[in-house]
Amino acid sequence: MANPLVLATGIGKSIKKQTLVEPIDLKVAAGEVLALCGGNGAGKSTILRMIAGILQPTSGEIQVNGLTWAGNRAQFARQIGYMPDDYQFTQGLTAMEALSFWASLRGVDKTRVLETLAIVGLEEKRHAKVQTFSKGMRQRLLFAQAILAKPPLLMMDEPTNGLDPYWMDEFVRLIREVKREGHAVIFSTHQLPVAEEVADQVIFLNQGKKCGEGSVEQYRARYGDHPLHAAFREVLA
Ligand SMILES: Nc1ncnc2c1ncn2[C@@H]1O[C@H](COP(=O)(O)OP(=O)(O)OP(=O)(O)O)[C@@H](O)[C@H]1O
Repeated sequence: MANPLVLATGIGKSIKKQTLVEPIDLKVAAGEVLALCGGNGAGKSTILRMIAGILQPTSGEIQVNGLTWAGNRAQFARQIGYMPDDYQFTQGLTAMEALSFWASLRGVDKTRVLETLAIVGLEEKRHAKVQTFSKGMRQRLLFAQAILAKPPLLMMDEPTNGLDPYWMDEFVRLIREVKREGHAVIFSTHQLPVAEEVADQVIFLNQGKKCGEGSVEQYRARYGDHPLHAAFREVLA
């Protein structure tokens, strides 16, 4: 990969004497999708948070578009749209107010706010309070927040959690569109068929260690049908 958009070298995280993630290398090019898979507590969210600049690694270095978090935090943050897995919305805000708040932080105009709400099918619900939303609707709003400023790198923690089959398909379609537009995507998922549909690279993690890596085609050549499910069973056995 000549000039990867994301270049993480030896990033690891320990808290006190506990190793959450052992040093790991990652490279993702523009227009490429990386899926992080693995069981509960494998280290997926920790890796996403480190790359997003939310959690400081205890080892290694991360560059996104040639920038480092330490070098220029504001510019670094502008490269990334991040969808967390556990966001608590402010009580009382409508979808429009929540998204407008994020838009103001990122210098995004109202037209784009409305466009993004339409992309995630929440345009008609824009004046409804987020606290009345279902899990899937909140996920869609968080997805809207992440793509709002069209960042070069889209990072998502379990983005399809709670989505119904229609929105699961839409998610796949939207990621393919984001990819076609030349953005890079990193996401974690337990939904292996989703990773199979959209990912170029899939990394399996177990107890903070990389234990499998390759393209979906490589997994398919090795495992046949439902390759990621088969790989999951093997690498985590
Ligand atoms: N703030 C923290 N302090 C101590 N340990 C933590 C902290 N956050 C996460 N961990 C531990 O780090 C490990 C990796 O957690 P992480 O949330 O990254 O896993 P994950 O792969 O995203 O899991 P899941 O699929 O369950 O969401 C786990 O053992 C977890 O208990």
